[in-house]
Amino acid sequence: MIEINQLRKSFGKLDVLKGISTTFEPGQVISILGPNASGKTTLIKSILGMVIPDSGTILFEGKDTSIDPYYKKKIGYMPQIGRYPDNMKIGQLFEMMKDIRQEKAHDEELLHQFDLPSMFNKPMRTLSGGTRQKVSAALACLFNPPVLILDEPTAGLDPVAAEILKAKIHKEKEKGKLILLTSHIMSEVDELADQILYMMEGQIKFNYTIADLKDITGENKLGKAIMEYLKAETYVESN
Ligand SMILES: Nc1ncnc2c1ncn2[C@@H]1O[C@H](COP(=O)(O)OP(=O)(O)OP(=O)(O)O)[C@@H](O)[C@H]1O
Repeated sequence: MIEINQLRKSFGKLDVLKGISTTFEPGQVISILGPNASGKTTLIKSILGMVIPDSGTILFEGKDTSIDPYYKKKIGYMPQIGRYPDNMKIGQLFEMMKDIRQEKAHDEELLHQFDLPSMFNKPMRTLSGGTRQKVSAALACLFNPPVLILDEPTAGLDPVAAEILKAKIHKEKEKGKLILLTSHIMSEVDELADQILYMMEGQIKFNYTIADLKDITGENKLGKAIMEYLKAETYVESN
């Protein structure tokens, strides 16, 4: 569904993506993990067309994304921190999105589960961080896109809202959507994802299913399994 070939990106002298190649298929939930500054957001933003790579290609359903930008309609993106016009009310924001897309909303489930219509008159600048996250999540799902990209989706959400969003992610996966997510909460990754793409210094360090990773390392906890795998790799590299 998404095919990335030899993607490279530098900011000045800093090589942030050093030749990333991978594919993502429908029905997969892939968690992009790695240390701070390893290039995760730059990879996600490249897929979204928000960062222009120096070289390499990204194909969406076989088409080069640099030539055909319409693929963006098929991706719902929930950023880590949603930035919206300060004085716009929640209701106006949803209306604006429908106007821009010239489309009706196809999926208002989260909108209602998060009780957002009761807050439609609130300006964005007055919202708490968690409510902003709820707006971002509801917007990402609004047009029922086949791909969801979720950057730290539950960060800042209260426990009930976090469970609602996790249930939604499960449901969308079952429908056959491709879901890419980042999270620093390993239990959450374990619960939601079936595959880990682990980045380090702009390269893919490993790309395994969680089941395989646990199998290889003999560790049942995902955080420990990742640590054990990286330790073993370092040992092999230094010997
Ligand atoms: N627009 C930019 N201009 C200059 N440098 C940038 C830009 N965007 C990212 N970088 C640098 O690229 C490197 C990778 O950043 P990126 O945000 O992709 O990392 P990340 O893996 O998402 O990190 P984190 O886990 O901290 O969110 C960092 O050193 C960052 O400072």
